[in-house]
Amino acid sequence: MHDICLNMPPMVQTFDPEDLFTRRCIWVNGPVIVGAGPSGLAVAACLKDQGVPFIILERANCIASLWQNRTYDRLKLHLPKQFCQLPNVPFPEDFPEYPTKFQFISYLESYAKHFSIAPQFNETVQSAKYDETFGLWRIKTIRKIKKLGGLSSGGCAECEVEYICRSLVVATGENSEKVVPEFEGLGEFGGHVMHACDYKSGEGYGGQKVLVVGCGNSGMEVSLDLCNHNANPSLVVRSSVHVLPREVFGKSTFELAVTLMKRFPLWIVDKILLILARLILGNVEKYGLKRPSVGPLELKHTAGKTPVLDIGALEKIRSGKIKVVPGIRRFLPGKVELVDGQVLQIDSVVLATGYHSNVPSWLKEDDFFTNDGTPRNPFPNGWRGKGGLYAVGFTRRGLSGASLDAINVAHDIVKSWKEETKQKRKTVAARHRRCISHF
Ligand SMILES: Cc1cc2nc3c(=O)[nH]c(=O)nc-3n(C[C@H](O)[C@H](O)[C@H](O)COP(=O)(O)OP(=O)(O)OC[C@H]3O[C@@H](n4cnc5c(N)ncnc54)[C@H](O)[C@@H]3O)c2cc1C
Ligand SMILES: NC(=O)C1=CN([C@@H]2O[C@H](COP(=O)(O)OP(=O)(O)OC[C@H]3O[C@@H](n4cnc5c(N)ncnc54)[C@H](OP(=O)(O)O)[C@@H]3O)[C@@H](O)[C@H]2O)C=CC1
Ligand SMILES: O=C(O)C(=O)Cc1c[nH]c2ccccc12
Repeated sequence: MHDICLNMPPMVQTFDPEDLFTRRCIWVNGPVIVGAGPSGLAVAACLKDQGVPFIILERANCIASLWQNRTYDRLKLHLPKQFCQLPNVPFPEDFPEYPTKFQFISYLESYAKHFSIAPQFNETVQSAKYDETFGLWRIKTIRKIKKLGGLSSGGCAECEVEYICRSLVVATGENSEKVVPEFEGLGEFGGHVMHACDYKSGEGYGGQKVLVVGCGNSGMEVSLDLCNHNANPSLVVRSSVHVLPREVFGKSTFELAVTLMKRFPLWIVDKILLILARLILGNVEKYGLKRPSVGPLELKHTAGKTPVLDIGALEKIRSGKIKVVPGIRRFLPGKVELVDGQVLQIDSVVLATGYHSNVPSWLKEDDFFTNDGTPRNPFPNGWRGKGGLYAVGFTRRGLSGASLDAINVAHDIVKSWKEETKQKRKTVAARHRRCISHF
């Protein structure tokens, strides 16, 4: 039998371990937030501020798992810090202009602590469906639990749990799953193959020939890191890419773009960025880095393709330390054949082939989100769906977009929460009056 707990406050923190096995259907007072990355934490903080209860379900065993578990060591924020901080808590003053990933993680840890946000970890949402009859969301998860006997007995058990709530906040991110393309012959290649999300550093790659597939920010920075560890990277550029300097005359290119956007239309800002890039970086096309026909910001906003903000890879490309090569035809044992027919000997492969949203795999809804797992309504209107459904962090505008969403979503939830509780109080008072009149 399912046991339903009514009006439990953020219940998971107060569980008796026995309950993990018995309580399988949980009524949540307030919204369920899926994902404890920056977006989930930001909404949670805004809700805490207003006294609205919630729970966060997170598949990993920590907050900001993308940053903690799936990024390389040399990573720094590539936008200036003022564009990356979450609502209500600025970065510490002594943080540099571009904080390291470790500084960013420590900021997020203190953010969660400051607002007493305690997500329910090791809990993966499998499906979420709106029950029209009752006007409720039913969210099914798989929860990993340490077996009784603790660590000494080793191993984990799993159990299914169902949460029922009035509103659902999707904060699983634009980068929740890695893209791993299929390549002919990769099974027979024989060398080491990994996705960029598992790459930590070039240590141990010294002297190796490494094929880095993909020329987004990940591919560029992994190639640079490999160079710095005396490896020989070849960077696969199968189509086109916008490379911009991270700074223009000492000022952040991103900040400059934001300032220009207040006065000019997007296409003019893109033109200005491209002129500046040409002035500062020269003609990058002669190194095999063909530019897309659409401008850098327009491409980011329409297709989600982020321009590369160069932090040194271009210099290595110019000097020939990073070799730019065209698309892949197939892999052979110890080799790769490229679309232009050349065959390269390689020792290992890093797939810097990007990420995608996983929303379509679990959210049973086809109105608000498209098949690619991003809201159908473009920014700034993609945060609110129907029936208490919300999205945070799908704006194609990085952390600053996530913060804007979080503020909007929390404001909306707080408003309906206050209306609901006022209504409930009235009903309780009316019942109370009726009871008294019976005596
Ligand atoms: C290498 C890299 C560097 C980046 N650098 C920058 C930068 O400098 N500036 C910037 O603005 N943006 C940057 N980004 C973009 C990045 O998406 C944001 O920084 C930020 O992490 C987005 O936060 P989020 O909470 O929306 O998503 P995420 O950080 O991805 O968090 C989503 C969380 O949801 C959890 N989750 C997913 N599916 C489920 C499920 N089914 N059930 C339960 N939990 C689930 C995940 O485990 C994860 O913890 C970078 C991205 C990458 C990959
Ligand atoms: N703070 C920072 O410094 C960093 C930020 N990031 C951010 O993380 C996000 C993800 O970036 P990233 O991981 O670089 O992913 P991207 O999606 O930006 O880039 C993926 C790359 O892989 C290429 N690709 C995909 N499939 C194939 C294939 N079959 N053969 C050859 N090439 C292929 C794509 O080429 P095509 O364009 O032809 O499809 C593209 O160049 C971005 O928003 C980025 O800005 C990432 C790293 C560092
Ligand atoms: O790094 C990312 O993934 C971001 O989304 C940050 C970002 C938002 N808008 C941009 C425009 C140009 C370069 C980076 C970003």
